[in-house]
Amino acid sequence: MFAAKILVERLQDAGLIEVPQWVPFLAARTNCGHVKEFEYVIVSQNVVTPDGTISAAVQIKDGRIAAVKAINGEASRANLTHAAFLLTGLTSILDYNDLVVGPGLIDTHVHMNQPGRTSWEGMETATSAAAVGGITTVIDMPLNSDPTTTTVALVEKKIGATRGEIKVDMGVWGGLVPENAGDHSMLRGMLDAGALGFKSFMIPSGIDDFPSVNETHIKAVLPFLKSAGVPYYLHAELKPSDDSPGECSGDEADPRMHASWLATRPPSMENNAIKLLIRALEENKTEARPGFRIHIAHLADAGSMADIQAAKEKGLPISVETCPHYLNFAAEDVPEGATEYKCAPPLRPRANQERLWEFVMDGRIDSIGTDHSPSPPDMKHLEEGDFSKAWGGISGLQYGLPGTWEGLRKRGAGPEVLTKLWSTFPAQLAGLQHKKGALKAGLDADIVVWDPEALADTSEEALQHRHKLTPYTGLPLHGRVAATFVRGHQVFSAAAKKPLAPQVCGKPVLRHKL
Ligand SMILES: NC(=O)N[C@H]1NC(=O)NC1=O
Ligand SMILES: [Zn+2]
Ligand SMILES: [Zn+2]
Repeated sequence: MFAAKILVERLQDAGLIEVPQWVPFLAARTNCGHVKEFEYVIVSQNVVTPDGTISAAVQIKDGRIAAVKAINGEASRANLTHAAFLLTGLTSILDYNDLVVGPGLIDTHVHMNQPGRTSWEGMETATSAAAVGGITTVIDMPLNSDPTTTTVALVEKKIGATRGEIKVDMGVWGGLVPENAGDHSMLRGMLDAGALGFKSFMIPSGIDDFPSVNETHIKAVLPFLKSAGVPYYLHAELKPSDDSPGECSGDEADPRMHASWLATRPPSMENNAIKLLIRALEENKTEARPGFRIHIAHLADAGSMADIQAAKEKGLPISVETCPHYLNFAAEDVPEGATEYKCAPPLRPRANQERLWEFVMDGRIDSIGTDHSPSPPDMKHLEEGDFSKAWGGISGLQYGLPGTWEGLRKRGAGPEVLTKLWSTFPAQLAGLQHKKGALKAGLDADIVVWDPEALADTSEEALQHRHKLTPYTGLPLHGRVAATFVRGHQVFSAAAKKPLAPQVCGKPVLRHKL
């Protein structure tokens, strides 16, 4: 074993291998994932800490970050392994040289489709994609599973379904629908069962078992949510009137053109919904416990940012998410019949996209989530290429990091910006900030190691989603994940023979256990 260590060091010194060196020592117990030690160190010149990106040794013990120790001085920077040993006294050291070491990503917007629709996706395939993509926690949306997550028993069922399935940690949002909106003891029970907060739709969701709420429901439930101190996530689109289709009618428009789909979901539908939510917040005078906020899901319309910003400036508890697909794909570029690009709200024109990027760069957009919403390929009706019939949802979970970094890098941002959008804020949103979302002592050792200068593998072969149909295939996106750690378990290592660890190392993240 010692000889192997020397050999690895020699090869590295000679510049023959770039892989991080793993110094193996026998351990009494074995850890889940590739790394068997319970106490070890990750070292790099680019560790993203709450105080900036520095050369540091991250000491990990029993799944938590025991310490983050800065490495100062040229000499120690040249030999990180040695510096890490001097700082920690530990010999189990993963030296990642100049790769970025940051907190794992928290994707608060994932449709896992389990239980009940595992032919669409499923916890095992989704969390495998997350692990490969550097996402260490996923939070499941309450719809697209069958049953939907709208009662105490169904929250318990969802959490029960994670057993033996999840490769990264997973939380659940409870579904807030007309049936339970007035039943505060049910909502309270769902939180006590582990839900991290609630999600509603303001427009038909595409899933009949998950009806949308109206203004009356929203106003009635706000006092409860405020007193509970939990977030309220909303799909914010409003139909112009109750009898309008809100979906592509396909009458005169050519259903093979994305423009036809786009025309049925104008920006005003987002803006009207956002205005309604702001009004509801303004009118409600109940004191809010920390943790409450309205979080606008997947903002596509940059024009709505003025209202959101004004509401924030008034001190209203509101925040906003966008998705990598709105940042990477513009309506004009969607090929005819390419329904893998269909989502709601729809991809909007390029000029709008550039404005969304401005808001990402200046911090007005608080978080990014994938809104991974896959379906079986036949539901995309690709042969006909019919946007009116196709399932609305983009499959992109595995590409959250490169799908964000590519644009950040082009605009001169550093990895700290990615961390804020994908780890710091999402942890706060879900109430996980004392457990996850930063590299600091005491928090879970949820870590992603990635190469900002290398292209991610966007080939179908590397894709872990159940179905391979995604608009990201073959896209040149920088940000290649080298390793992913969930509570200290190395669930993915690009340098390993089988990069994705076969073990199931994830755990449910429950509100009462935070
Ligand atoms: N039901 C569902 O997943 N809907 C999602 N898909 C999409 O494109 N937007 C959504 O809200
Ligand atoms: Zn939505
Ligand atoms: Zn969604």
